[in-house]
Amino acid sequence: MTLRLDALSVGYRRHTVLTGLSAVAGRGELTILLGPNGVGKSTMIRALAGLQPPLSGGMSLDGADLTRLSTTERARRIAVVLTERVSPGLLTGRELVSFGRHPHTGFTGALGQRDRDVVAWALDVVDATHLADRDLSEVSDGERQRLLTARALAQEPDLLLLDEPSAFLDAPSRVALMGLLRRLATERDLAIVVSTHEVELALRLADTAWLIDAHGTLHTGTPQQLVSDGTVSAVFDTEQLRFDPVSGTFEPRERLPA
Ligand SMILES: Nc1ncnc2c1ncn2[C@@H]1O[C@H](COP(=O)(O)OP(=O)(O)OP(=O)(O)O)[C@@H](O)[C@H]1O
Repeated sequence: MTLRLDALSVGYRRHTVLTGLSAVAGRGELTILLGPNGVGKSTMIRALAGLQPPLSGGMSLDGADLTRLSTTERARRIAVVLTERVSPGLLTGRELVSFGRHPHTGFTGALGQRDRDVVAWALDVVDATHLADRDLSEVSDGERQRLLTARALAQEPDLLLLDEPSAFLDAPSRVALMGLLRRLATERDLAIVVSTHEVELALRLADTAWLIDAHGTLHTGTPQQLVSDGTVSAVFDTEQLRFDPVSGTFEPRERLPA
């Protein structure tokens, strides 16, 4: 039960961003997508979510070709959280999260008791119950990010994609969110792919890492494999900072033994 990429190319009409992407993200696993700025992480997440067509190659979920899923089927199976600001309109937090149930509700769109229970669960699990009755126009960036994550969880997808979900969160909330994603992957048997710049934290918690280097090559493996074979250092080390495989943190070069 997996998301599978086969020689996938993603990009834009006049700009191929990444080619030859082959990788697997398993259900029940947290997969992190890492790489320097501008390398193509968001483009890849958007293509996987069906928000832009792939340029070539294949991608499948549990064997089903993702490009051939109907809109409804895609909405039932795949949820995505992007960093883009949403226009809040006149919605409350609960109403926004309730939108996540729409792929599952019938023709009328009316929520049943189970839908309401799932919405309450999603709000609770991202620690946003106190935002349920707040107007979206009045919540902070970090609070809105929690609600968008809750909306995606309310969808009860098989595959959850998140693009830099911690961009607006404070340090404790970033740790909490990544821990929550780790836990949900196992508990809900979800495939979760999350792009992040929180390299140290993500490497500590992930089951699988997809690491794109500056040349656009995708390296995959367990975090431990990519740390010990030097890939993490090759991608992220700078003149000032070096990844220390023992502590799993970036350290100023002068503090480390040569
Ligand atoms: N709509 C677009 N049309 C054409 N090129 C685009 C478009 N959006 C992004 N790009 C380009 O695609 C490349 C990859 O951008 P993308 O946002 O996917 O990178 P990223 O790895 O998510 O970066 P960051 O870590 O800075 O968020 C960049 O060169 C960017 O300029």
